[in-house]
Amino acid sequence: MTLNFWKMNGAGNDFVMLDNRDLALSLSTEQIAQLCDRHRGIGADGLLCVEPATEGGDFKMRYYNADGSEAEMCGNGARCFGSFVNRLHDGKLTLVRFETLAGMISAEFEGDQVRINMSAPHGLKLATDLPVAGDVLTVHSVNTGVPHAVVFVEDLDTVPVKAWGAGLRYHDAFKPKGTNANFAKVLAPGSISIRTYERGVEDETLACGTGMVACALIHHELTGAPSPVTVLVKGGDTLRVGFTENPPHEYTDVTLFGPADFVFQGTVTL
Ligand SMILES: N[C@H](CCC[C@H](N)C(=O)O)C(=O)O
Repeated sequence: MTLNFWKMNGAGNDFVMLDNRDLALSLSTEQIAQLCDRHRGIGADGLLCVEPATEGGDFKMRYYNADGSEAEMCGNGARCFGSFVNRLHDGKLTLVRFETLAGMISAEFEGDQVRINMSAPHGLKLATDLPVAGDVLTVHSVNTGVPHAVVFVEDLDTVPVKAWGAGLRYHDAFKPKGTNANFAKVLAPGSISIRTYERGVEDETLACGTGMVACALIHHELTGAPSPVTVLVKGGDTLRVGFTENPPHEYTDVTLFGPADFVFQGTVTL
């Protein structure tokens, strides 16, 4: 089987993009993992497929992590998905709505920047002390399309991201599906920096869109910082998270604004 693909990245979170509007492709978990393998394949944090809509959107977005597991949503991937679909339509789209397992998402375009309207966050829980890798961490959590644990720290450079990240990823508190793990530092009111250990990548990534949203909302919960919150990620990009809180502790109009870059196009034979 020969596949035409694009390689894209959203703030350093990188993806293989496939056009499967004709549903001719049916890749196994192993094949997806092979394509994402950084030594034996193209290399990516995840893979996104464009499929025909079935629930009133313009398209359906399928997202798979590097280990081949399907996830409900991917914030950086959604920006890339929107740009990819726009490229498939010669750049003529101004807004595209797409179905995900987390609900309907929409993308609007401003140059090479994309604004994603996220699904409604749920399951917000603040300040639980949990034993993690021999330490006790104060952990917040929220589902922003996928589950996220958030820990605020004083120094991001010395955080044991792999040890604490894996400890939270598989923690009993987040069973059975597990969680992504984010470590955040307040730079100033309304400005944070984060590092993320991603479920399904099983490692730190250069950025995590749903993680940025989770950290921004919890920063607002803890400090009252108004919308938008800016988020500096490991890869060096700064993105913006917008939201409306109404009623208290419930969020609508949640948006993520940032880059979506095409890197190269290719064919691969499996
Ligand atoms: N690894 C995540 C999905 C991708 C999230 C991340 N890449 C983003 O940009 O939101 C999970 O399995 O929950």
